[in-house]
Amino acid sequence: MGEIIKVAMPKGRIYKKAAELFRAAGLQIPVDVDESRKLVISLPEIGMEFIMAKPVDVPTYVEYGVADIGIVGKDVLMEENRDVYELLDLGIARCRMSVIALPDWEPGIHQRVATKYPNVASQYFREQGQQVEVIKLNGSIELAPLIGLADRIVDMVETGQTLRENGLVEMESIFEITSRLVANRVSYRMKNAEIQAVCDALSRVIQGGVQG
Ligand SMILES: Nc1ncnc2c1ncn2[C@@H]1O[C@H](COP(=O)(O)OP(=O)(O)OP(=O)(O)O)[C@@H](O)[C@H]1O
Ligand SMILES: O=P(O)(O)OC[C@H]1O[C@H](OP(=O)(O)OP(=O)(O)O)[C@H](O)[C@@H]1O
Repeated sequence: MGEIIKVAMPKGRIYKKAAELFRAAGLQIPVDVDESRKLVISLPEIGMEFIMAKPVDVPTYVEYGVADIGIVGKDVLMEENRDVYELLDLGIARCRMSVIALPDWEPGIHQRVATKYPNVASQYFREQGQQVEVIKLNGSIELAPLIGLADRIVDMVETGQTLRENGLVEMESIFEITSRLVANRVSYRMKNAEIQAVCDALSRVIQGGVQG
């Protein structure tokens, strides 16, 4: 048996889809892991240890090497800008990063944009040559234009339901988001056979079309 791989697994909406993908790839995660509140889960039967992380922290654990690999949304990778190796597009948790506003939005003199992704938003508006004040929020971003905190927001859109129910419109899409498999650069060399085996197994499932 090879070395144990430490995996930073995002809690929340990505976990279920990632676990489904792992199982389809023959990595049998026991079902009780899905409901567990345990944060470090040893899975010797598949040669792994899961570190149950807040999604935004996954690239940090992987960059510092306390996790060898991790699963994380492209949105978080773009925002956090950590030094990790992006190995595979898993095709799960698909959505897009967009600029959103009220339907009657018009560019004003002092424009404010609320978002959970201040780096992504700042870079986008800089590239567009638009001067805006970016305000960081941590959730329920759609509230900002409704209650007058900001003119526009930068946030994720999946089905569009949140926008519809709040009378907002998507003005432009900035980039597509899916979850990615990432690796620590040193781990990728030191545990190459083990990491590559996981990557290949997941890759075969993805090519076979088991996505969500
Ligand atoms: N509506 C959505 N549809 C599809 N994928 C999404 C959607 N919202 C978020 N995601 C993806 O799932 C990832 C994690 O989102 P999730 O809502 O589970 O975490 P979070 O809001 O960052 O964490 P927490 O709820 O712990 O604060 C995001 O980084 C993104 O890649
Ligand atoms: O297009 P939809 O299918 O409606 O999905 C988009 C919504 O999903 C995410 O929010 P999340 O559920 O993570 O809640 P949050 O407000 O706490 O970020 C995102 O921030 C949008 O609000």
